Amino acid sequence: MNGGVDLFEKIPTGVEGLDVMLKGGLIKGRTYLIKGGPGTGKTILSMHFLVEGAKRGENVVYITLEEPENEVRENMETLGFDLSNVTIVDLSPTSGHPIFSSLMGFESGIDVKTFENILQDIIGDNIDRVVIDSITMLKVATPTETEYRASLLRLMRTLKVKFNATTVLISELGNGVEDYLVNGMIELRTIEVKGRAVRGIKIVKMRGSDFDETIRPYRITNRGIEVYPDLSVFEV
Ligand SMILES: Nc1ncnc2c1ncn2[C@@H]1O[C@H](COP(=O)(O)OP(=O)(O)OP(=O)(O)O)[C@@H](O)[C@H]1O
Repeated sequence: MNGGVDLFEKIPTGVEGLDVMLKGGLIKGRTYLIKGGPGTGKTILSMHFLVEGAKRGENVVYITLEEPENEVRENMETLGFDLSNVTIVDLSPTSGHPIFSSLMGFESGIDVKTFENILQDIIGDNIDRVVIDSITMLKVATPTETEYRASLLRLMRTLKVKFNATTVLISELGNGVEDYLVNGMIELRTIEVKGRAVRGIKIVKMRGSDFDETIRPYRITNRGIEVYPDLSVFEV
């Protein structure tokens, strides 16, 4: 198409090759989904996004609903991530936080009010980047899909309107209503190419922006995720 212009401010993800695929990064203030199988690097990718923000002096928050904070820190620090300016909010089952029992009581689905209060208490009004790892935890605790959809929309709205945050939600593979609600979606997969397992990253959708639609190979090294935007999965 001719004459297309980028109308929105984009922010880098912290993974250079992915930013090439995204034609500059993610649109600021929107909500994105990172989806993938076990061990595909969802947490690592989201941590690149936060550490990049922290380097730029932004307020960044990682909310864990599954792994306890100390494990997240240990795993990420072995990859050389500096988490000193990343706020980690531990809402994992072992944290003893009341939101967890409410969720597991199948009472309220995503408790947006509690989320808001937690974020407000810790950071104030100014949050630039947020990761919620993972929404699968919230989804299974919500009794109906209608409630889940409404709660997720409320949560996204709060994060956007109240905090003007760029949000990354993490989820397991599989289709879900969140696919349709988010502004963009990135999938991490292990694919078989000529009998070999190759890691592939795919941008499934990205509202308001052009993007590379090809599945590109990526690696997880001891420095985190590296995406190869000029290669195809057949070339690695
Ligand atoms: N130093 C390293 N070198 C190479 N690969 C590594 C290294 N550290 C971690 N990994 C890879 O990263 C994976 C874990 O990444 P991460 O925790 O981000 O995955 P995830 O998709 O969030 O997983 P889960 O679904 O289990 O939460 C490991 O399974 C391993 O394959």
